[in-house]
Amino acid sequence: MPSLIEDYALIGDTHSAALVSRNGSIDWLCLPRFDSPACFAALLGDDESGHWKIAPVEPVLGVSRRYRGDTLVLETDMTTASGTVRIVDAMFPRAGAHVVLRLVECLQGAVRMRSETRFRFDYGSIVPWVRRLDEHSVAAIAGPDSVTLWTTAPMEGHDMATYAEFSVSAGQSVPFSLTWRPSHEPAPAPQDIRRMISQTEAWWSDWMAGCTYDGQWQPAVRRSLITLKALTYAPTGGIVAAVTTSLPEHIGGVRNWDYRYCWLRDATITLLALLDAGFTSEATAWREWLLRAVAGDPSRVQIMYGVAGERRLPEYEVPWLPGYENSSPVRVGNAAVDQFQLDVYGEVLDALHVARVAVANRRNGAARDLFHAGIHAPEDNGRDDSWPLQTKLMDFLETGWRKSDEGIWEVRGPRRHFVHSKVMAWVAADRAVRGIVESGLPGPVERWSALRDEIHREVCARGFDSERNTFTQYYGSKELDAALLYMSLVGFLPATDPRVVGTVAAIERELMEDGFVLRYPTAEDGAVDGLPAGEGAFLACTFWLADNYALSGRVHEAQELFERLLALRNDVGLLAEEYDPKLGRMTGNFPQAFSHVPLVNTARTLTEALRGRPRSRADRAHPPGHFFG
Ligand SMILES: OC[C@H]1O[C@H](O[C@H]2O[C@H](CO)[C@@H](O)[C@H](O)[C@H]2O)[C@H](O)[C@@H](O)[C@@H]1O
Repeated sequence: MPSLIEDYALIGDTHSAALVSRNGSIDWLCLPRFDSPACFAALLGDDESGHWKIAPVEPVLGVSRRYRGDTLVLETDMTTASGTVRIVDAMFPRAGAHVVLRLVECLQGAVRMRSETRFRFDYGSIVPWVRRLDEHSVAAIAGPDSVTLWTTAPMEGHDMATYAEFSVSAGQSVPFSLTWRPSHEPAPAPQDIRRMISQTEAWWSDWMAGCTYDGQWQPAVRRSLITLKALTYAPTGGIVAAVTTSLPEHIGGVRNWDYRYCWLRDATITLLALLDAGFTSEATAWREWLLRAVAGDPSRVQIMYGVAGERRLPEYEVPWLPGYENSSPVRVGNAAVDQFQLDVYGEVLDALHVARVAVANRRNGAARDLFHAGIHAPEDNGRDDSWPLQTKLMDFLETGWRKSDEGIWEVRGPRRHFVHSKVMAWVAADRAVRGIVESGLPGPVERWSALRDEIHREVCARGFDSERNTFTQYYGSKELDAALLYMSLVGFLPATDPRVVGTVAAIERELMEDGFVLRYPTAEDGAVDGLPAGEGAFLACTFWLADNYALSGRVHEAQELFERLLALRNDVGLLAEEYDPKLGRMTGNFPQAFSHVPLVNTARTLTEALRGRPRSRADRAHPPGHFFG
């Protein structure tokens, strides 16, 4: 049985990641990339689907765990009647390494330990051939994959698993490593695990030293930033939405999707959060990734790509895995890749606008204080290489904005004229106009200004229900959608505008469950999203509600809601996509960028609100002189 979602911690090497349970079991690991087939998939099945557990042989009386400082090096302390052991878990963040590092240290007394490894390649479907290489290592091989398990403890194989039993007394430690390689390459030489763990720790600490965030809630924000960094794919600059597939949005249900890909929407907001906290090289890398990935016909821009920019991500079901707590199907790939989602144009143009403003502000040193202390801009080569792309996207949008789409929630029902999508089309036009007016870039400013105004007028006329005093999910609908909370954050209307205030009130009335926000009402007939009813509260939407409170002067309520959200984080600061208030459990993929980004943003907005100067995401992206204009 897998653990509760919130009982997992993340380790990663910015190529892939693993989930480690509180009981010392790695139940999810894909090598060598985030989206490679899992070699441990117990998360979506049981131990037979592949796992690697290191734990005391005798009953464990207590567990506590933490990351070492600002790193992704995990320490899990387990206490038994005879002593306390610490298991240190990490992945080595060096290109081409693909190594999981585990060190068992005895803190007190003496403890008998067991390591149990069930190698199962291809999402639990292949039991590989396991052979001993020497006294300290075994290799599991099947098809293209091979992993080598190395330890100083004696190993033996039986019942289709590899075991190592050993005792540790206070002061002693036993190292383990698991290294992936293509099966045609020679096995790796043994390495110094303790040194590699120290190097991993130093690598994360060095990275975090670049953080310029100086607001309140430092520990939560810093942990979220580390988590976001862990979701980046170092070789290309791509950013995955989460490290898992098919953790259910509704326990026992079918809302199970593969998130190990790079959504333009999710990646863009992740980039903004990292950039805002001073991490410019990730911003540069993502910008380059974006330019490569979307190169070609702007009307064929996809809403998501593989981490290296792959365009085909065919979705298929994995029938041999029962799914997390029998939530089936388990899916690999994501059919949303073929959807049309208008909002991504707004997200992309906004992100490129923010990056451009950051460059301009860096050039003008005096602007630093106005923008925010300590921001560093992406590489400043004096040009905006991405402007041609932006103008091409605008060329498409001039007519493309009139199309119905699948929207931010990637509905699998019919296309609609979603209000959030149109708002984001407005964002695209607005940022393009500002590129011309504020940054002096070439373009048809009058035409795009007219387009911007036309979209605004249409949304206010066709997307607003004056009887109920609220914007609606799509043109002509009576339904609500929490994505409408985005309007004030991107500058479409101020949070104090009566229509936004009315929308917030309607969402509070109709979309809140036990103090958290649902993204939209789901229905048994799947009229809008094409899926059976029922899912958890959507954490990002709940953060957006807190932002709206902060921006409209309801600072106390904003803080209260934010604290309620922070309390949902697990013991190591991680959030899934959703939370089921009835079950009191996290649901959906984990850990999720789309939850950690809003955490970082709301902390910033709230810090500024408490200092008497709340700013929306749109307010922050003004060049000097335009700040509060
Ligand atoms: O609810 C149906 C859709 O759910 C997934 O999409 C969600 O996750 C994306 C990645 O975080 C996010 O960008 C999107 O806004 C969310 O709705 C799933 O990936 C889709 O295939 C599915 O249709």
